Amino acid sequence: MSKTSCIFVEGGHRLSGEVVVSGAKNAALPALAATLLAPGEYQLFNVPDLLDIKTMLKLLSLLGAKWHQQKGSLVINTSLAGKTVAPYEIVNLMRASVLVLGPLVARAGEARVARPGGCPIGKRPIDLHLKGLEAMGAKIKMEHGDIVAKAPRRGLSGAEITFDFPSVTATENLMMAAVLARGKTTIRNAAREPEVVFLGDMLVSMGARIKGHGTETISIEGVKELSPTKIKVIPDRIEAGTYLMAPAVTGGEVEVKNLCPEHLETVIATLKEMGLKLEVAQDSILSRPGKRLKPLKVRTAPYPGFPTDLQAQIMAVLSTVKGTSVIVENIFEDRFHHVEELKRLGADITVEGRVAVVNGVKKLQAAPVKATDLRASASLVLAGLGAEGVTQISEIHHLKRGYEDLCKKFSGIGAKIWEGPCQH
Ligand SMILES: CC(=O)N[C@H]1[C@@H](OP(=O)(O)OP(=O)(O)OC[C@H]2O[C@@H](n3ccc(=O)[nH]c3=O)[C@H](O)[C@@H]2O)O[C@H](CO)[C@@H](O)[C@@H]1O
Ligand SMILES: C=C(OP(=O)(O)O)C(=O)O
Repeated sequence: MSKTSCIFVEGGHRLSGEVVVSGAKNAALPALAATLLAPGEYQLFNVPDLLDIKTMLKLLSLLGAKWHQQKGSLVINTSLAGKTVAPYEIVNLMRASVLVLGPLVARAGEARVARPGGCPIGKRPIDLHLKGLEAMGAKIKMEHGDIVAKAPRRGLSGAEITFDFPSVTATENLMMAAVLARGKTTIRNAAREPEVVFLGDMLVSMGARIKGHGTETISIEGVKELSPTKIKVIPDRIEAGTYLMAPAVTGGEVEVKNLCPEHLETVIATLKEMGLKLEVAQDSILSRPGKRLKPLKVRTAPYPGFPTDLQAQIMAVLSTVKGTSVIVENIFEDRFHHVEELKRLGADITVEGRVAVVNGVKKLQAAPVKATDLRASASLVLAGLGAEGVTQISEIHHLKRGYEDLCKKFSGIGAKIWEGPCQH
């Protein structure tokens, strides 16, 4: 379907059944970038079928890699991936494309990468990525908006790096640069997200010497070369969280399968506090509302805090929970674009700076709304599931960046949701 497709959601249907969570976008993307670190054939399992993955594969192809699907897995061959220019047309589509910078400088000694795009949720500078590479000896300049990076003749060398904020992709980029650098790199105040741990595990399986991924201090002893690997992408904790919240809006009972409960501890605690009954098993969670839902105070924070990538969705849920909820967005300075759209559905929300105050209303009413970014799209779907009438959501290309088969998965548990030509 083209960009003029919309998603339509008819509210008021109870959900019941099972949803299987896909592989994590934010784990699969760095894994794809990491294939540039050593020539050869990689096999990645559980890669979600998403627009962002297609974009990253396009970028890898431009850099000389080849790929094909093989029995549900993705096989990537980087034997001929010798190019080092990542052009604006691709990089501008997605934040994670900046993740080719570290591997290219580490392996090829140079890279020209356009400034990355991604969800419009704040300024999203990349100073931490660049300062870290400079500390490893790279010379960096900006040319016509592109980052041009060059390693010294003898390659990058290990460095002491301390972040003033635990940036996820900066941690990933610098881990990938450091695995082939001479000597030891220490990254302090590193991000601890499960996707960072997954990338660390992948790099270790390629022969990298990394310790401490998943803690605030990551130590990396550079090695001369790495070799390709086979790896299974971890489940998408943000997709899982989105489906776990849905019964709070619709009633009913949904079993969310193929997830990793340890990655969702704060989310589980928050949803339980709101009054969802969650039965947690080894790799699935059964979610249903208790007698009464309660308003919440939610503060987003780096992992293991409440994820910013679920802030919009919990706001949609809280918009019909009786009482006053407060949501504080601590990661991105401009991640409340969904508020105006939720208000179009009748939500009562006021925003001041990084704080949103949500006064729960009895019911939302359907209206045409616009998805402003990826997670905003999911919040509008959740809101639409509880609204009276048929909600039309436009600009759904955002949603396709990060939710595999969303309409099919929600339809499978009883929602009335479909994609079709926009009507307004
Ligand atoms: C592809 C991917 O994995 N995207 C995720 C990643 O984005 P991303 O890695 O872009 O997010 P960061 O963790 O880098 O950003 C966190 C904060 O640090 C700031 N910052 C970041 C880098 C930098 O060099 N300088 C700087 O100031 C950002 O502006 C932001 O305010 O983590 C975010 C926070 O969990 C998630 O919302 C995104 O879904
Ligand atoms: C913000 C997100 O993605 P990106 O970092 O790719 O913009 C997201 O996954 O919610």
